[in-house]
Amino acid sequence: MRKPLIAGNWKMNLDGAGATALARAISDASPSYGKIDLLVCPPFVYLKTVGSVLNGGAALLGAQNMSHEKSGAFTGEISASMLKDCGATHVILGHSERRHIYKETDADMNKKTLAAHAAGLVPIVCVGELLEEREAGRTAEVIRTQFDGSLAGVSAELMAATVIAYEPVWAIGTGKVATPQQAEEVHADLRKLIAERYNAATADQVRILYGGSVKPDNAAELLGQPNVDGALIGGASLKAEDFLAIAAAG
Ligand SMILES: O=C[C@H](O)COP(=O)(O)O
Repeated sequence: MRKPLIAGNWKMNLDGAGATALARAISDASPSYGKIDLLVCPPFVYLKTVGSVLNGGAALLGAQNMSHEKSGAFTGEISASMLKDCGATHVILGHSERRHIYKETDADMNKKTLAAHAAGLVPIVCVGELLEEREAGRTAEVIRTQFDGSLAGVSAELMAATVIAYEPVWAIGTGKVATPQQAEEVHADLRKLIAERYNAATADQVRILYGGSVKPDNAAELLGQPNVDGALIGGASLKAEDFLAIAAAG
């Protein structure tokens, strides 16, 4: 039985006071959500502050990106060990904003995924198709290519601990949510792919999150799909009330 994971990606939002207040509101409420894992992913500079508010409580701490390099002359980059040092347990990798704005590739994702696992961080590997790819009937092909490229060389044991986030690019920040059937179709195909590449037991353990315009009013139906194991939430994770309402639907 997979435990649902409800993750908030705060992206490049909030200031120190806002991050602290949001973390406090989530932390105060989170003991009531013991049947799910809650995760918040603030900007790098607020990791320690948010972590100290969460204080090892019911919400976990994650980052939004990392370098695959261990250390050295990489100006502006952050390593996996630095994230761990700040208390992070998870890291989002390959978000479509990284792929499309910063031109990160599946090969980059692969290096980062392997580096995250080597450091003991749980990678949340994002995949998702563009609208034109969906309209051309290429969704499954695009997702499978991203999966294979991003996860090459990951052992079955580490695959079981990896989180996949399916985020159709056309649904991110647009208010155009995938229907529960569209989400379930891709999630089921991803689980089938994991069984093909690894085995059924591994596929059964991997948590596959849906992301893209998840809100309190659409969360229950999405999270009710058999292969949807949680959500990666952008905009709605910036309001404690909305984030917690989505968590309650999980
Ligand atoms: O990482 C989160 C996704 O990009 C979804 O963002 P959104 O909930 O604002 O559509």
